[in-house]
Amino acid sequence: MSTDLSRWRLRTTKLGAQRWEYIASSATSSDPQDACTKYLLNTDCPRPPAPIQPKTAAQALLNGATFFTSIQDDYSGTWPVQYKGPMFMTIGYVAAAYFTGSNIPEPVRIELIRYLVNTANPVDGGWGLHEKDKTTCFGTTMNYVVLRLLGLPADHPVCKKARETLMRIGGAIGCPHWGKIWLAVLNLYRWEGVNPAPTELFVLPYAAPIHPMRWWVHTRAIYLAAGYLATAKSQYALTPLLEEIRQEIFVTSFEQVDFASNRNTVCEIDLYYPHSRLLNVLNWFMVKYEKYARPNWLLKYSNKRAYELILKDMENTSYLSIAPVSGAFTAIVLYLEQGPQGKGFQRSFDNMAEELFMGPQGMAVMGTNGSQVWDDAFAVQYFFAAGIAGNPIFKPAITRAFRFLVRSQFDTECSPGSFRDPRKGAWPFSTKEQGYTVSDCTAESMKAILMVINSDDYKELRSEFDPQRLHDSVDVLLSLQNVGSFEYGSFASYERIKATPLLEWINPAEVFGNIMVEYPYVECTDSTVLGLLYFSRHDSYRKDDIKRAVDLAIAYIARAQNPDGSWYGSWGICYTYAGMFALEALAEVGKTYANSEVVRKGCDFLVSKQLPDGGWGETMAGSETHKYVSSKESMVVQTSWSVIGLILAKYPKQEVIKGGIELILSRQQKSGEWLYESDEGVFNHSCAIEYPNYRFLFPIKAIGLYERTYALTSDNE
Ligand SMILES: CC(C)=CCC[C@@H](C)[C@H]1CC[C@@]2(C)C3=C(CC[C@]12C)[C@@]1(C)CC[C@H](O)C(C)(C)[C@@H]1CC3
Repeated sequence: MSTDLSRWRLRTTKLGAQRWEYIASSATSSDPQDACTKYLLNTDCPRPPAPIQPKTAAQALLNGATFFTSIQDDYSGTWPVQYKGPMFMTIGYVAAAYFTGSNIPEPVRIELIRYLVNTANPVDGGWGLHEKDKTTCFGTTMNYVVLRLLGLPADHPVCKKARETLMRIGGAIGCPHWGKIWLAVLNLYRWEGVNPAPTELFVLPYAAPIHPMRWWVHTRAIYLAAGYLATAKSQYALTPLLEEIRQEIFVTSFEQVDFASNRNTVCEIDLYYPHSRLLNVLNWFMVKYEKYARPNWLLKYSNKRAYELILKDMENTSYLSIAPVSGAFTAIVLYLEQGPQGKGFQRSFDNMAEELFMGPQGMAVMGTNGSQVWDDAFAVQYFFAAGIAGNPIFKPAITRAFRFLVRSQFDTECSPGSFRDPRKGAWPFSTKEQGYTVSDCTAESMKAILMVINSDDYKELRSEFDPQRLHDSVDVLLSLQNVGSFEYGSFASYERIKATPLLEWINPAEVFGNIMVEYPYVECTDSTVLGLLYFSRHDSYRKDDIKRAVDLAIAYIARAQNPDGSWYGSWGICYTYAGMFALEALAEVGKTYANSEVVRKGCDFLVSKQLPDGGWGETMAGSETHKYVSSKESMVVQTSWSVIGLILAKYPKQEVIKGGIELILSRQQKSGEWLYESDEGVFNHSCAIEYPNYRFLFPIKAIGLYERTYALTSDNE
């Protein structure tokens, strides 16, 4: 079952929002599919042989860059991609639609099913936490329920196979907290079997060290809306379909399940972050409190407070929410509060369409509403780093990307009382409308814009951006540095660290580690150093503050290095990613292989991992186990990361670097493109996520730097 791929169109806005539309067959000739869409669907993307047969690295670079610019979405100036991997997002969209009686368009329904059918484990028919994961209870239960709600019959072979596996691993009772919440909301589980998520936490004074508004922004947003539902014990009315599903997902009949005594049951395959004793004790008390002591007025009062905070978050994120999990819970809360005609509810549900993305395997709900700003900031910078930004054939694409970044800078503050820090001047990861500052996205965007407006090749664009606007960016970046008692000098992801990591003791999610508070991230720290230093070369604003911040950050980067010379990467897989960023930041302050012990160790570590084929490759197992795990064969993206780090660190042995470059060139297709090889990204140590633009961005930078450093044109065939 599939739709006609030639009828899909990707509609974008100037602010980078992406929506897929299925047009009438009669409209296809007057509204042809563009190259970007064809590439994304892997249909008949025009792949003419590249203009030049690459004999040299310089020519390979031009071919790669030509292909990459040909798949830009010209209208928005972004490179849309199916930012997929996590397998626990689709349940949100489908459950929200079911709960609120909202329509899922037929082509979307078909393609959501097709994606799940295509990603089911070929052996046991289940799904994991992410697309390539082993089968887990969470993944299998959620996606089984999705398929059933989307109309696949229980006796369909895909459902049958998944159900058999689910039974073998103990049934839906082993779902982690979020899974239990989704099931309970759908009336497939009883609330007494779900650990509490009390909204009373949100009425505590902010001074309380465990106040949720001190938590990591994602966990806060998820528990704000999911907490509302858990506190109100909201549940959809039983339907005949739900009655059927109830009987399909447990090893006994639904009536025989002892929910109350299985609150803490988590399938052992799923369990990544077990409860602390403290959390179990707190949960025990909370259950008693909810049952016997919670006054009804307090329940109403704290949920009212939660709703107020949700409304503020909706205002700050143009009704998108920070990411799909919180977005789906939020849409249900808005429906309960406002009813089906509620404008807020309708807007939030409608916006979930921005998270749906088509690809060759079908439609996935992505990790966020895209990676637009992040990818554009890299694209602009790396064309400069590679020395090809001034080439007239690339100028239109770089100009469009620059303009997108200019449009995407925050120019308003969040609604007062939403516990959000100043954001004016900062940039998000995906779109301006999503509204959340990210430290490294701000720094990388700032650097990209400065490169353009300081380039003689782009003189005509100077008037489009007043560099004064970067003063706000610098203010935000400086305010993000952790200078309190936690992790001195480092930068975290969205905010500075606002509460102790001891809060991890009450992490209720079971499948993710390090989600309760912000943590120091070496990559975020590196990017911020790069952005701030680049800025202070062009502008004297807060020069001393920047100098101090950079010194502290550099000291943090050195401290964060492991004894073997590596750095653990939290957002890319894994040590090669963090190594590249750290070495670049250190190089930026003049630390190289020749003069710095830290850099020397960092390089030697990377070099020790080079594979016989000349490149590098790492797998997700490294992110999970915190040990370097090499893939058998090298991969283009990790090879590029290592090569970039080594070149910038001025690693003395050119043959090592040349080996990496040759690997990258050998994987380039005739068209100039590089193909998908493996997951590039990760989050919370356990979930892999794809960054499809990385296989263009980093090779372009690596080859370009190589060319510029060694100034070879014909020697490196
Ligand atoms: C476990 C939870 C809360 C699941 C929801 C998924 C989100 C938390 C993930 C999906 C994409 C994600 C990995 C992302 C990030 C944070 C967590 C996200 C949003 C950030 C912004 C953190 C900072 C990083 O340097 C970088 C910019 C690369 C990433 C981008 C994607």
